[in-house]
Amino acid sequence: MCRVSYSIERKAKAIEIFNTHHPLLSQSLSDPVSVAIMLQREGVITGQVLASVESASPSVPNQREVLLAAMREVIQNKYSLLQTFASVLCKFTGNLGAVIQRDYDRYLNDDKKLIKVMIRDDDSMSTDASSTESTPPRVPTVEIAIPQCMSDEFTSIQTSYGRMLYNIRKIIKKEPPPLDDVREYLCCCRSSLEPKLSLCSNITEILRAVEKECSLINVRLLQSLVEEFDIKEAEKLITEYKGILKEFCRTVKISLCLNEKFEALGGSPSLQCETVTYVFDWEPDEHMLQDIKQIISKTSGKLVKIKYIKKGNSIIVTCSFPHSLTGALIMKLNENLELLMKNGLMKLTVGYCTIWKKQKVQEIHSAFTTVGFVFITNHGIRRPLVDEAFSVAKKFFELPHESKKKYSRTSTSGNNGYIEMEQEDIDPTKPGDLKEAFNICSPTECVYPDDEVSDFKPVMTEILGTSRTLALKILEVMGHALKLQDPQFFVKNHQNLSNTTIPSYTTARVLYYPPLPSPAAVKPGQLRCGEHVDYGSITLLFQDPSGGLQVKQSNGSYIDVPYKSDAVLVNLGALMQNWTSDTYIASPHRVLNPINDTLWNSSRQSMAIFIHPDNDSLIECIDGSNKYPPVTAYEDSYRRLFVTYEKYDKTNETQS
Ligand SMILES: O=C(O)CCC(=O)C(=O)O
Ligand SMILES: [Fe+2]
Repeated sequence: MCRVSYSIERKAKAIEIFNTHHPLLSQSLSDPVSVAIMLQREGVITGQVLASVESASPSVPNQREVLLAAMREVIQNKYSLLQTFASVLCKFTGNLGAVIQRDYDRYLNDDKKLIKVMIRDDDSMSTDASSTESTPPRVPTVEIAIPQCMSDEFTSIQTSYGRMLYNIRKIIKKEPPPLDDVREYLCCCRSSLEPKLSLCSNITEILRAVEKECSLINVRLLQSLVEEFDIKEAEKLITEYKGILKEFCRTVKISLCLNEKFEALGGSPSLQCETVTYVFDWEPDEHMLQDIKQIISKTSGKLVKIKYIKKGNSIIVTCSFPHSLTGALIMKLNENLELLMKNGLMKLTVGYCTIWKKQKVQEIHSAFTTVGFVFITNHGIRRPLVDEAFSVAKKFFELPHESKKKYSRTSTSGNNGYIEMEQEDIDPTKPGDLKEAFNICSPTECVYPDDEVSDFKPVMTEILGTSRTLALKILEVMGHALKLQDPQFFVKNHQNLSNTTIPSYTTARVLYYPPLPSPAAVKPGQLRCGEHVDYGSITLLFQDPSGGLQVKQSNGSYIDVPYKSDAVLVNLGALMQNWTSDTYIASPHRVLNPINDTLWNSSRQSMAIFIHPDNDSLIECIDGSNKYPPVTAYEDSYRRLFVTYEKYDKTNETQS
């Protein structure tokens, strides 16, 4: 048959299936908006169609009709999307989706890709990838859903797999356990199978559903079934197969597995929301299939199944998991992120969300050598924690002036405490900044406002802890990026980040820029935060969406720094610029007063974590030059801070 008419026929069949189920869909499709949202995320319908479904509200029947009309058009263009539609429906209305899926499998699932497994009377096997017509009539052929293979290694494991499935079917069919018991057991093991199983009317159909849940390298469900129903002969076959499989995984290099399908063919393609993708920085010739199996099973809590492995710039492992386990899977992966990272993880996505992505060393290097500022995403600091920090800080800053003054930073408080409005000359050429701040430099010496804001200390302690961990990672990346002989050089000079008893100027600072009554209240040249460079090695900066931060470029002009809720802004301090002999740049920056009327009367918040080396670290130019004379980190920071607070410390001393 020519390809065109073949495809027309299949389209017609898909529409026929869709039409058959249309009456029921238009009566009982529940929650059409949620279905449409998922279809849009899966790339089946456009945002425009989604909007038209949503705006057909409030009437659910109208929403259904708009969605179904759009789906008919989609299927007319690409019939295979009927299958995706069915899979999405399964997440909302199990049976409707399962019935469409069954019809799709029956009439449209392309089993031409299957290899046939021939069973001779003596049960010895051979495989034949060509059509059955060439098979001599006396040799019985059984169709077992195993994928077509390319390499010899895969032919052999697939044949063993097919043989095991075939023989287990034979054994179970001879003396099938009660159908209802099997069904109930399987539903308990895998609730997502319930709609499919309810459509199975005999043991053969149930076994097919179980086989679809298995793959060349994962026969867990079948094994638990035969163990539960104590089918000894079948258990023996599975044990035998697992022995062969173990040896196979131990010896086969990943390079031989690329693009092979591990899952039994005939299963519907997983939706994106049920797909997890791992990208590893591995050479396919240097790792075995076993390495992938082990790391994935260990870090996912056995919740995922490997579908296929591909090679891009790195190794990409695509796995599937039941949508209902998304939350559990994300938690498990987060728990094991460190282990994955140690094993060369470059990127990890679950469904529509990126759990982690290694920002390229080169990207960070080029930002630090040019603008000195870089946004880092997937940094491991939860945004809700940042928001909590902003919220406790705001509670503090909104206290009456007299309460806040009890916690003032003084020349003897070790850079801890409250700094009031106009009491910091960060740009000594301009009037004091229109901001308030609270510094925590030494967590043990700092006096916290426990009586007024009880959660201030715990929240700030937590965020300082996670920031230290992130800072250590950035310092390590910088060591690599600068190609230092010892890439851990900066990390080793920042032991205060892992051991808080080691003295340093590392400081967590919450900043509050109060509402400003009117432009008239501001002195000439006075800003929320005057132009300055930070002092230490690196700063992690978190902002709210108010805006106002600007960075000065090398040509003297300023650029606005946008707000990115999921990113940490990292910039370099003067000490780091000197340390790297100006390879890395500490750019001047400032915070402008509100630029439009609506913002003029509102506050702004930010939080800066200033990272400093250990006090006794000797800062000498890393290129061996004497561009900046050696100085201890303590001396360097002390001098800079002295200038900033000199005037106010003096006034306060004379007042007291
Ligand atoms: O508030 C901001 O966004 C910037 C604050 C800042 O640069 C600083 O405190 O060093
Ligand atoms: Fe700054």
